[in-house]
Amino acid sequence: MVKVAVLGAAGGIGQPLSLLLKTNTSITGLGLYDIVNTPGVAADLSHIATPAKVEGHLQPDDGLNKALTGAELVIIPAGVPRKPGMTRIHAYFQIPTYSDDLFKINAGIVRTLAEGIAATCPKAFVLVISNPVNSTVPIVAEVLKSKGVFDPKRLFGVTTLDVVRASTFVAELINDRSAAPSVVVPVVGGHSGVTIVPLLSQSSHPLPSGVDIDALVHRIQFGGDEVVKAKDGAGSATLSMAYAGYEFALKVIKAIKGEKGIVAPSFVSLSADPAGGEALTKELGTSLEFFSSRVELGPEGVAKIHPLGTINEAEKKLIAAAIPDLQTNIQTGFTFIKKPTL
Ligand SMILES: NC(=O)c1ccc[n+]([C@@H]2O[C@H](COP(=O)([O-])OP(=O)(O)OC[C@H]3O[C@@H](n4cnc5c(N)ncnc54)[C@H](O)[C@@H]3O)[C@@H](O)[C@H]2O)c1
Ligand SMILES: O=C(O)C[C@H](O)C(=O)O
Repeated sequence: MVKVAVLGAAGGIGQPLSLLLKTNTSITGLGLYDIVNTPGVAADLSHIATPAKVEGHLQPDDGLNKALTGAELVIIPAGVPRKPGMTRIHAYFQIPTYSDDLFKINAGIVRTLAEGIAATCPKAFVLVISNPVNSTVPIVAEVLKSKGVFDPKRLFGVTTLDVVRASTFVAELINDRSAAPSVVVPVVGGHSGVTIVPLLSQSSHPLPSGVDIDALVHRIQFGGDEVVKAKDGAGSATLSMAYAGYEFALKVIKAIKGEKGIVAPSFVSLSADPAGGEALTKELGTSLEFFSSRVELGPEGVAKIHPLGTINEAEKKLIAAAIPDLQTNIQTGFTFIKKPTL
């Protein structure tokens, strides 16, 4: 029995993600929550001949609590996507006032949803998609801590889209699109601009000589911009994100059901690691409270956070460039909870 709750289920990501979840026969319940349209989305999905019982709930009438009741996995794609011309920094970080920006909206949404999780399903595995992930994950952590139910092993920032993009772009460059699903490139750091650090030297498929590595790194770091620009005002990545979110959710479900050897990058609290992320911290040369690294998943969630391993000089520079933004983004999340009215 696995019940998955999707919060923001009527949105651009929420709908295709819920569809993919509904196709999975090991999922027995889907609790869909949004402030609009979930009854329609749920009625539509409920006609698909797979086992999951689909419920659609809205905000009034205790909808969040109903969607979350009994959920083992909660996926959060609720929130506002960015618009053309905005970097994630401009969209989400108008420090120090937070005024009229997307950060404040999404931070508030995520805080409310985290309060619901703490009250209704505090032991659920929580997968945060809402941007800016580098700050929304610390926000969820702080809310859960304030309610005394934070288990760092169960909280994940979903950075899988960066990994999916890296696989796709590498497959294109090696001129073998059929290899895309098997190309593995660890992407570490966080989920915005320079905090996205692809470790191409560790690619499962070596790149041909002559490939412009800097251009490839840039494309992976700013892949979201390609979609925002092409959608021209109609939002950001939704379909590829639904695919990526589903891929990560499946890994978590398999791990909690006992499948061994599942490793995937995710933005997690270093305190989730049995050794407190000591090896990773040593490599980074500074202590960060959250970082996306390859995470080994087990029945309780994070079983181990892998260090970066061998990386080249260019990648060391990329890591060094990511650290200041990561520190700021994480602190912004913490500050939002301490001083929400700044
Ligand atoms: N982590 C990633 O890699 C990644 C990738 C793409 C998009 N995103 C982010 O995901 C978020 C959603 O993107 P989208 O394109 O689906 O946006 P969208 O606007 O299409 O959908 C968001 C949904 O959230 C709902 N919502 C708003 N307030 C809510 C609340 N208080 N409770 C529940 N639901 C609420 C809206 O009604 C809407 O249906 C954005 O923040 C976007 O930046 C993250
Ligand atoms: O770029 C965005 O704002 C959405 C998402 O984070 C992405 O990587 O596509």
